[in-house]
Amino acid sequence: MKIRLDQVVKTFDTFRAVHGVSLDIESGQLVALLGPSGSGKTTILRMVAGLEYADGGHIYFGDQDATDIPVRDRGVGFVFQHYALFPHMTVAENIAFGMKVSKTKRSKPEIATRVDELLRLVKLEGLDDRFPGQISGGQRQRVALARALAVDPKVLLLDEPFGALDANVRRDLRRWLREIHDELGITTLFVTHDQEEALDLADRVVILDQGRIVQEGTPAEVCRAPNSAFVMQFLGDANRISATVRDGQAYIGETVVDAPTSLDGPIDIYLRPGDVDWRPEGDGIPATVIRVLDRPGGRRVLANVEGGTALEFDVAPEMAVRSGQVGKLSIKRSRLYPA
Ligand SMILES: Nc1ncnc2c1ncn2[C@@H]1O[C@H](COP(=O)(O)OP(=O)(O)OP(=O)(O)O)[C@@H](O)[C@H]1O
Repeated sequence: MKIRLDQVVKTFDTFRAVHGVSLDIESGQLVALLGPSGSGKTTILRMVAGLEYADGGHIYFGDQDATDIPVRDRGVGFVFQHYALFPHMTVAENIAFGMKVSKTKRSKPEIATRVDELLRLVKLEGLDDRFPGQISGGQRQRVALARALAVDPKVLLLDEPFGALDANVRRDLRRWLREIHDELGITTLFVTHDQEEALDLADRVVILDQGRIVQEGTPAEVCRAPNSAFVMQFLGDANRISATVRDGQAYIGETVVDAPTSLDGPIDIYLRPGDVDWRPEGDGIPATVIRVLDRPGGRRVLANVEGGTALEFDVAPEMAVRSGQVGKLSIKRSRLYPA
């Protein structure tokens, strides 16, 4: 089921939370709404669900204007971070709940068969008699997904479903959700403020700021070509160096580097940790090492460049670097934005 938002607006009292958002979600795609707290992600999701009215614009499910379709007739399944399971129902009863109250009547054996299928799908066979208090947080969210899938939704809406779980469990559930999505192909809208989660999971990422879409594209597109300093910074791991461009050359303190840009005057140079080369001596931007951080994937160095800007960059794990050392940085890749 394709979903289309056309100039959707939402105002709470006098505060406009969503400013004319237009978005196409193709049938079968998994799209992540990504943005900082308060950027309007949940409000957009709630309008798609029918839990909140749009004050302006239209939301289409396929060719049908969904504006006046009530929640229970929209064919959407939800999983929310705090959309708790019913504590006094077993796992199996929780999953069966939606089928029992649905307009589509199913016999008891039909419901039992479907519950078994879903338990297999979410890899929780054998836990059907447990109560939510007797399973882990990650397992509870898998039950919540099974419950959402039980009524064969045309659209799946997930609001920070793994938000309360620890990093390793989140990573596992992310992979698992992607596998389930690939198997079922349900159009899915996923809200998160976690960049890595959005980039790992989604076919397309929609980045929001203050109720507006600021960029959308595949994970590769938004990572390789962030269209603003905001997106560059929000996607994470961005270092910023202030510079001044004159005649195609950037002046960083006393150092001059080539700056192939049409910009002139004060600019910010943005770099990711893999975008610079470090050498103990030679040409380049002088930098003083403040700390060396050893991580499972390699070494990260925190250094100060001229003018006092702190910068983080990666070096090979075997590279000899120590605090206080002065070396030179050369820029391999960067993005330049007006300051
Ligand atoms: N019912 C409401 N009444 C008044 N203001 C609201 C209401 N719901 C949301 N808002 C405001 O609308 C803005 C967008 O909120 P929303 O929950 O959509 O953001 P979000 O991007 O999902 O944030 P978070 O990541 O913190 O959940 C916020 O400034 C919020 O305070």
